[in-house]
Amino acid sequence: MAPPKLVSKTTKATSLVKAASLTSRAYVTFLAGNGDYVKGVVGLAKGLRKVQTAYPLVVAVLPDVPEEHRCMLVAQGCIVREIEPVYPPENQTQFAMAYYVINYSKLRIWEFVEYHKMIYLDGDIQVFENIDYLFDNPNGYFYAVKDCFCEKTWSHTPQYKIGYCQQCPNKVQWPAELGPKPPLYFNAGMFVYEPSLSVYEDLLNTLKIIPPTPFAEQDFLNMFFKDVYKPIPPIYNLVLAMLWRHPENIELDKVKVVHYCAAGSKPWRYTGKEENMDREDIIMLVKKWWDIYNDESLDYKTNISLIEGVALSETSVDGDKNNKNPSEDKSLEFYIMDFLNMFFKDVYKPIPPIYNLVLAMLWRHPENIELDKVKVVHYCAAGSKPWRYTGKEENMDREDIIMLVKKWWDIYNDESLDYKTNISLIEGVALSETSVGHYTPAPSAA
Ligand SMILES: O=c1ccn([C@@H]2O[C@H](COP(=O)(O)OP(=O)(O)O)[C@@H](O)[C@H]2O)c(=O)[nH]1
Ligand SMILES: OC[C@H]1O[C@H](O[C@@H]2[C@@H](O)[C@H](O)[C@@H](O)[C@H](O)[C@@H]2O)[C@H](O)[C@@H](O)[C@H]1O
Repeated sequence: MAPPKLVSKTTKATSLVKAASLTSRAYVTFLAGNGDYVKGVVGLAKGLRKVQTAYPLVVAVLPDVPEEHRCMLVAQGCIVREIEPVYPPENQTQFAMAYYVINYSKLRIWEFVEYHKMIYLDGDIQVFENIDYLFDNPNGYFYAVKDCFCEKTWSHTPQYKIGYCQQCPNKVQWPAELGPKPPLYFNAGMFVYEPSLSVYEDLLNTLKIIPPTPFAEQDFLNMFFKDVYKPIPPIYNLVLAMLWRHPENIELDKVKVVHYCAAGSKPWRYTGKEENMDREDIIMLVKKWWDIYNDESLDYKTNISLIEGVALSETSVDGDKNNKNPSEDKSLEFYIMDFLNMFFKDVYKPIPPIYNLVLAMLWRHPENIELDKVKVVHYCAAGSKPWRYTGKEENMDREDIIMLVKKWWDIYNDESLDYKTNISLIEGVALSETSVGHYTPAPSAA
């Protein structure tokens, strides 16, 4: 998983970032409150590391998530992004099950437009096999697993009352007198989606005109994306109730993603006392979760020190026989570069120096450089950092160096390139694009 970073509070992204990252991908989860769900997210981060995902885990945290929990997540290699809560229309929240109202805040993840594609996973989900290939699903659709209507949590719905479930649509036929059969309905604990500012504005504008319903944002997302929803197999989000409600639909040894959403199944709170929690398969799945959570070799810092360790051992083997401490000889940066070169040596593909002009090339190998064709300049030569430039160090008085430093300052001082200038530009465009009228309410499952 990618290294951690604490992103500033702003959740808006600039068009430059979006344009620059059209292929960037990440997993994302949602964390609210100062309770024990943070354990779920730590477990998820370690599970994704265990399956060697190529992508980072972004955690969208509400303001009430304490600093201590945020630090735990950064220490596990997560990218922590603070979001503002999303509430449905004033004094209408009583229509949603109170416990779920906070989940409307999940809608903020459509604003993460620095990523082109994301896979959302609830904090009570664990990934036991790599599912990175789901990012390659064709764009323009909303991929998620069908939910089940058979648990008591659905007792308010006509489906539950007549015993109808989309998991076994032929068992109880949908009666004509209830109108059209409800459209396929997904569980919102896992989905593959594409962040978009215009969809984000549409979601929030539509939420203002739609009264909340029992399953809160899950119902809302089902209504909003009903025309582009593409069901994917339950191996990607095993809603645990499927094990006793529709065992014929599940081959447990093929399941890649488990969703601990059944009452009493949260591993970090598990007692085994609730209904169905004494089942052998549940006991096994809870143990599988704990095996990952307790595996210190999956901790992020362990992985980093492994990298440092390998870099160090490579260096001492390569010639520094007296094993000097790296801080005495070279910065950690060089050791990590050495490590990366060692790690990727069989798959390294050189690209031309126009994509990373190491400044020393200008005086060491001028025959290899056509400066007017260079696209990317790396100010790594001693004394060349533009924001510290004095021109006194060796080679720093060269005409080409003076020109490149000036080019850097021209961009840095150009206020038209400032973020706030860009975002007001985007908001102007996004709001003009937003068409609130396209939403048509569908018969909700709930
Ligand atoms: O107090 C809470 C409740 C929910 N969540 C987040 O919201 C998701 C959905 O809530 P929950 O898991 O309770 O719904 P379920 O999947 O169990 O129906 C959780 O997985 C967490 O990611 C949270 O962080 N804190
Ligand atoms: O806010 C509504 C929630 O609706 C869903 O949870 C439900 C659903 O799974 C039902 O099928 C179960 O019966 C129920 O226990 C469970 O809570 C999502 O998993 C969760 O992320 C969130 O969207």
